[in-house]
Amino acid sequence: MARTEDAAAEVAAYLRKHETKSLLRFITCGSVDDGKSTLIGRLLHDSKLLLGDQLAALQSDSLRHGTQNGEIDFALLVDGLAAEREQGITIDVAYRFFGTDKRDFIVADCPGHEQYTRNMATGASTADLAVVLVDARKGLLTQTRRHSYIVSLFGIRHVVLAVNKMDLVDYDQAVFEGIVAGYRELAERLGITQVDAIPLSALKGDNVQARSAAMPWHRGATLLETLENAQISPAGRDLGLRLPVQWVARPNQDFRGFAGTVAAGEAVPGARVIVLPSGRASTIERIVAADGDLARAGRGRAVTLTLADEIDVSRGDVIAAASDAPEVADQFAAHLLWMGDSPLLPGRSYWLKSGARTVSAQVTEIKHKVDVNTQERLAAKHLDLNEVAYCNLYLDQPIPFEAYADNRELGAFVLIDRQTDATVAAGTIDFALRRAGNIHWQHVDVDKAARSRIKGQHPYCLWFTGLSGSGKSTIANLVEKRLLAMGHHTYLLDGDNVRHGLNKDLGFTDEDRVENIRRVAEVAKLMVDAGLIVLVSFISPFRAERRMARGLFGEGEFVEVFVDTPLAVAERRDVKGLYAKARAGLIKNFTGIDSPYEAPERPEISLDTVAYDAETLAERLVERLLATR
Ligand SMILES: Nc1ncnc2c1ncn2[C@@H]1O[C@H](COP(=O)(O)OS(=O)(=O)O)[C@@H](OP(=O)(O)O)[C@H]1O
Ligand SMILES: Nc1ncnc2c1ncn2[C@@H]1O[C@H](COP(=O)(O)OP(=O)(O)O)[C@@H](O)[C@H]1O
Repeated sequence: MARTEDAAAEVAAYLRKHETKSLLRFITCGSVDDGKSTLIGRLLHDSKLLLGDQLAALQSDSLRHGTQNGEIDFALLVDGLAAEREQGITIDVAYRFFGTDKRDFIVADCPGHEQYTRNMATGASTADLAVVLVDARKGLLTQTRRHSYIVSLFGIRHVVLAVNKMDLVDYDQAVFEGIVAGYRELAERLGITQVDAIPLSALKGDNVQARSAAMPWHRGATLLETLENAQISPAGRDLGLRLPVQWVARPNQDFRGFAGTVAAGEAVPGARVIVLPSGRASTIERIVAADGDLARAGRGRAVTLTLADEIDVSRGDVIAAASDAPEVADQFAAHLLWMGDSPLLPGRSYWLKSGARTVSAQVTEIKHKVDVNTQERLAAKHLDLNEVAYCNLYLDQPIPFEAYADNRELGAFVLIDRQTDATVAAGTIDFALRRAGNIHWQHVDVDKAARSRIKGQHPYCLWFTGLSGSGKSTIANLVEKRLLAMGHHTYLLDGDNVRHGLNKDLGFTDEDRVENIRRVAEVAKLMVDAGLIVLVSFISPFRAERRMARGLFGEGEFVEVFVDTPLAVAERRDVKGLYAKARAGLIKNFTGIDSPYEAPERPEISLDTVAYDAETLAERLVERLLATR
């Protein structure tokens, strides 16, 4: 532990000393066993910044565990650091720091396994270039193509193609040239404008820092020279100030400051700013930093601003130059990298996090997905793990944004699963869809309250969910009859019926069911707005969509009724003979058989159809409804 803390202090001291040097951020990507750990270890070693005691430890470890006959095993260095993280030590080993006399480097090391695509997206979004590692014996692999695609998706235009393990192909120039030719073709299709190809052996040290005597035919630079001389990508278009507010600092009554890191442009006291999305204007009063007030603060600087006016600013807002502010919109075209274990389903609601702001979002349309091997555009109804696509997104409220090409901070977002809280996608905004600004709510004079009053009732939605044959339709039908007999105005929306009309274009795949429920929920909402008591009787197998439906209604207006019938019972009833067909394989995606049913966790009402008959359940349900409203 002490060793790591010393090391951290040493790194920090080094970085302070070298503050004047330029800093290149890059990522390394490659498949498992391409030799990435060895290469990074070698870079750290050859750049002489490997901290003294780590080197000693490495030497003795290599003798004990190394696979390299007593030579230093650089893979042990990187893997050793990873082991330290597992022990809960705080150094962020995903990012490594090293430097030469010319330049400092931060390398994001992205593991090659597919499940680490998530880390890659994060690493790529802040990198100036990517080192793509290829094993000379294997050539370009699917992983190489996938990683290169992600690299280009996250705006990297400069790739260093490191063809490793040249020692294992007898330093053969033809092997190298063949791989490079293939890669250049790929790069061109991906819009990667610069490719520097280097034949090397990370293990032997050929062309990493020292030129290789074994490959005199390579006239280009070594890897380290290439990294030292690479141009650092500009921050995109020249932009005015953007400060995404991370938190509002209120230490006492007299001070209210807005803290965050300058994402673009420059903050200067006296400058006119507007706060987005509200659009309220003010002037920067002070720039407060840890070591006193600043006269200006540029990109990357963490500061706290105070404004001249008492205006509303919250976490997630963006303080921007009044003369050049980002747009605000709620519909976007964006590239998406899906990282969820369960598929992306259009219409399903996810959290979208952009900077410090979190809003609710749906993918309204997958325009196309991309085959990462061929760059071919394919039609898609859903996205599986690691697929990439171009999509339209709809947010429940407008956010300030910028095209990713112009500003990585305000153009990037992630999607988060609302149930599991897992990050399921990384995205980059392309542009706003104008439709958002063009559709306005039509103001109407007759409203829900007026419509309900004339019907003498409080409208609401009774949402029945359960397996096919559980008894939804039977019970909903009995309940509607009772309510009608009591003088209520009702309407029953039944899955079987709605699927003959409004939803006749939909089948039973997961994505079609999501759309089925989205539409019926919207219809139910309109009917409640019309003042009706609406009974919805759909299997509605997914929690996410039932939650979405609930979100459309006001407090107390959504009553979830779980028609709780075990599969075995529903199957025994088999009113329509569908279970028999499903078991015989004649119907695909049948709920409970080969398509999931996610039972409600906290329904307002649960009906046990095994213990009670339909009449009893309907009667009790109506009693409950009358008692609670
Ligand atoms: N594959 C498959 N899975 C489930 N159900 C199937 C399927 N194919 C046809 N059916 C019939 O369609 C009715 C269910 O439609 P829903 O609109 O309620 O389904 S869902 O909410 O979209 O899941 C359902 O009606 P109920 O039995 O009234 O529930 C079935 O009769
Ligand atoms: N306790 C009960 N509640 C509801 N239905 C029941 C019950 N016991 C038996 N059934 C029978 O089960 C079948 C349920 O079918 P249905 O109402 O169409 O289900 P769903 O709409 O959920 O597919 C009907 O034939 C109904 O008579």
